[in-house]
Amino acid sequence: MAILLGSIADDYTGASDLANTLTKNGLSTVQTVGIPAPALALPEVDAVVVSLKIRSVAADDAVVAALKAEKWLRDRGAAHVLYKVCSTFDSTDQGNIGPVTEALSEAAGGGTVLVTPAFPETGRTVYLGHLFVNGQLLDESPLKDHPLNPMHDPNLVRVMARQARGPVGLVDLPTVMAGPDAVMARLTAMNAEGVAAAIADAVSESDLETLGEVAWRTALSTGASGLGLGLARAIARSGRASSSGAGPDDAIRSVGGLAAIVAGSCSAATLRQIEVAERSMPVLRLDTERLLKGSDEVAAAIVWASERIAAGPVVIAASAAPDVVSRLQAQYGREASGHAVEAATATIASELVARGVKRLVVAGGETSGATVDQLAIPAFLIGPEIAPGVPVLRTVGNQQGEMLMALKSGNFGGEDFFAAALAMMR
Ligand SMILES: Nc1ncnc2c1ncn2[C@@H]1O[C@H](COP(=O)(O)OP(=O)(O)O)[C@@H](O)[C@H]1O
Ligand SMILES: O=C(O)[C@@H](O)C(=O)COP(=O)(O)O
Repeated sequence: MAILLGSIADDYTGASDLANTLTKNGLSTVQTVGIPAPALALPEVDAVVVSLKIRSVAADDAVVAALKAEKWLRDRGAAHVLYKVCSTFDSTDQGNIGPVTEALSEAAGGGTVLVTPAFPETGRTVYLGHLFVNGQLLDESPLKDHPLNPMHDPNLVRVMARQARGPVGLVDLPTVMAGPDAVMARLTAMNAEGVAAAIADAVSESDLETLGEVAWRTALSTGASGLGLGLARAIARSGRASSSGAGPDDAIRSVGGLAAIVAGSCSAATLRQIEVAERSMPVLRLDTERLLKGSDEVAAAIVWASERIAAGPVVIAASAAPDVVSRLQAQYGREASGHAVEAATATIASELVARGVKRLVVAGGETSGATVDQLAIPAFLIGPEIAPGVPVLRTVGNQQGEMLMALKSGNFGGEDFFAAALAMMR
């Protein structure tokens, strides 16, 4: 398999978001879960997005996993590797965006790495290094309450500088608006000053096209789907993209079976989507307090779902409002409670699949990671978009047989997302 563009995504929903953007902008793309086994049959594609679950692990572990993926992608011809991070820059002062970017840069021969999480289609814009989410500064947006990576500083130059070993610079909007050569000149000047990475402003798709053009001239960049859009369009313009590979229509051939939704995201958008789903389908809200005390909450949820699912889709949600999550975290610890809830939602999802679910929507990045790992799904073909950043996925190479899935980033999707997703998954 020879590819043009490689990507390493720091979580699985982020990977499907990027794969969706690359597909929509002219690159045939496949999403793998980790580095695929040599025997896995994958279509010939322009781009591979390797999904890792490294957003919230120790920085050293994230670096090791990312470097292995980088080598795999380069060995298959990737001229450029995009490290896909969250469009809300989810991370802590201990990492992992800085350490992984610097390690990948060293592996690619150095240089100032272009970094931008801007993704205007989903309301993420960067101006003078400050990240806005739907018009609100990052630290005033719902991301301030994220269960694992609460974001309290909107200045990404500062955020990344706290994580990185080398200095972090800024490519400001006037420079971006002046075009690719101006941006390239700025990066070259910063490189001479020893700047490890530069946050780039972008408020529109035309800014992203400029940044994509520049990134395509280099070996490595770090960003969200917006930068993927820029890169895909630059590659398509160069005439090198093929039109082969599995297309969206093929990816959504009907699979039949039962349908379910499992939610572990506590993001504002997901909380609203669960509320709206309650009007049209049975919804079970897990009692996470009981769950963490070690009661039979998981077994009870499986029984509850088994009694209803033959009649139509069901929703099982751990998701709770920020005050409830904080209380639980104060008692059991942030990581311990997160992992325990992820393990519970993953077990519920896989038990439902064992009972005949073939169409599965999972809400939440870490939640999706735990579920996909438990189901041991090696890869996905990319189907049509349900909402910006969320495609229908068709599983490849898993033991349960072909399934249709959607891995929804917590903050993505309109309020009727769950019904809209199931309407596209037959
Ligand atoms: N009621 C709850 N109390 C504490 N943590 C929870 C609760 N519900 C879900 N979680 C945890 O919150 C985290 C949500 O992260 P994630 O799944 O990545 O969602 P998002 O995509 O919104 O970031 C997961 O670790 C999940 O297990
Ligand atoms: O870039 C994005 O916003 C998404 O692709 C993403 O990574 C979101 O993370 P989760 O909300 O944790 O899924």
